[in-house]
Amino acid sequence: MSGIPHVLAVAGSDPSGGAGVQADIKSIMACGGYGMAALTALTAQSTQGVSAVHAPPTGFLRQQLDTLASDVRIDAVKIGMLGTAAAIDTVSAWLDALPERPPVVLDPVMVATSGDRLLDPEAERALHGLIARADVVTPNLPELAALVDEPVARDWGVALRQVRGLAARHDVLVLAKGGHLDGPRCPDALVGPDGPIATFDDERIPTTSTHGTGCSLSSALATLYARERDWPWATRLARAWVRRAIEAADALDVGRPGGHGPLHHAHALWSGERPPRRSAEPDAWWEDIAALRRELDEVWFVRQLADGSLDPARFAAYLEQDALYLGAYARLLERASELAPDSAESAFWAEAARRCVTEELALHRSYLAPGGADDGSSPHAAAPSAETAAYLAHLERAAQAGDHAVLVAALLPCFWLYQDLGARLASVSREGHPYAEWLDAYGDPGFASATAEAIAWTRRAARAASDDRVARMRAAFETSCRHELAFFAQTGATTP
Ligand SMILES: Nc1ncnc2c1ncn2[C@@H]1O[C@H](COP(=O)(O)OP(=O)(O)OP(=O)(O)O)[C@@H](O)[C@H]1O
Ligand SMILES: Cc1ncc(CO)c(N)n1
Repeated sequence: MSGIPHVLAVAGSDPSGGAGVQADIKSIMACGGYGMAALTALTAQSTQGVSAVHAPPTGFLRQQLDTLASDVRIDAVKIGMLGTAAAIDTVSAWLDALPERPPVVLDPVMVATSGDRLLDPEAERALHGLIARADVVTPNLPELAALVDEPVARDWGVALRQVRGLAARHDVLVLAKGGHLDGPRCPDALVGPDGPIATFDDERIPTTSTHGTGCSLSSALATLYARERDWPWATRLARAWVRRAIEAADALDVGRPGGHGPLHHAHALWSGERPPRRSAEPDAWWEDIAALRRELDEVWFVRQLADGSLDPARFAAYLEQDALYLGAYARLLERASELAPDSAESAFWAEAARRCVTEELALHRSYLAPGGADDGSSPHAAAPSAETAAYLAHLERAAQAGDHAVLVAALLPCFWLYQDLGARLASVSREGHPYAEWLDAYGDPGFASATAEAIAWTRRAARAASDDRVARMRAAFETSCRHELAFFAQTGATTP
């Protein structure tokens, strides 16, 4: 599918706008899709609860679906409140009659956040027939319990077992949601018949504004799957988007106290972000350079550095080049600080530049001139190698283009690859290790938190960037990663 996905919600109406098709359309739009809705039921509902439900005849539901499908390409379907067994059977029959079935996300709505029932008890059995036609099912814990005919899971381990049973029974993916757990965490897991394929664990957001979280999440998931064609990534993007809509929810101030307010569906859009995209996530760039990271681990220099067998002369040759590199890198961090869009980010890159000189460069000098006075003079006379010069030229070009987003993406691998290496080498025995100080510097929790922050600023820039700009960011990131690899490899290639 190219272009804007057409996403159909088959669900009930919530006039308060927090759940049902109102939430679906808002979520689909915020996630980059064109939203459509066929109504299964009307509710009289507010943030305080549901006072009545009115269902049109199922023949009319079928007519809505047929009329739509005869005209519009449907790239994904989200199914929410169905209300009765007859409506469930109608939707199943319609799906079976389609020449080609689009991806289907089924949110098996049984009970509203307020506790009101939204599905006839006798219809629960009929739901199994529809689950078997879905690609992903997104029950909350009480719905999951009803579907597997067991008590509601009170701990996550039990929930995961129940979910796996449901996934295996119908050969579908099930997204287990921890919204109804007690305690400070809010885990979710995407589980197939063979077990979890993606797990998520975040802090619970302290708010009562959770009306329609399930509707919003499942619509976001359908839309993002239509765009990305990858369930774990679509889930990840949808969750991240929903979480931020929950965080911003209280600002909407909808409804009297004591109820459950809606999420802020437009929050990310109004903050200047584009709809969620895998391509705009630094974690995706990192995932995509997995082969390069494996190659880096195999570099002879890195292996000998890790086990301490590295010839000190070779280490010194590396440090000389790295000291040259870091001097220039610190100036480029300052440039990122100048270009940053606000003072909080500007302060971060300025501090990173300072630490690059006072900590990293100082460490290099202490190795190169042990006991020598640190008078700021360069302890080395080396000229930049071809590898050092090429890496710096790449970074300088990014700086000269004056595009903040591309520059920070280019600067990121120098944090991330070292932090990752440092964290993985943290367990190496330091006893008599000649390079213990070097290993400690990059395994340090302070360096890890600086790296996390550098990733977060880069992510913020990417989420707001156009597709073209994201592509330039990603290319700059990957090129820097290749230069990092060449930089480590250079010392092993020549005799010092
Ligand atoms: N307080 C919270 N903090 C963070 N995440 C939450 C919170 N409440 C719900 N979520 C998340 O929202 C999503 C929906 O989960 P939940 O279990 O609430 O679904 P639901 O009960 O079907 O929703 P609803 O009936 O309100 O539409 C999940 O990703 C869940 O982890
Ligand atoms: C119409 C409708 N669908 C779903 C839910 C579940 O939150 C709700 N409260 N209302």
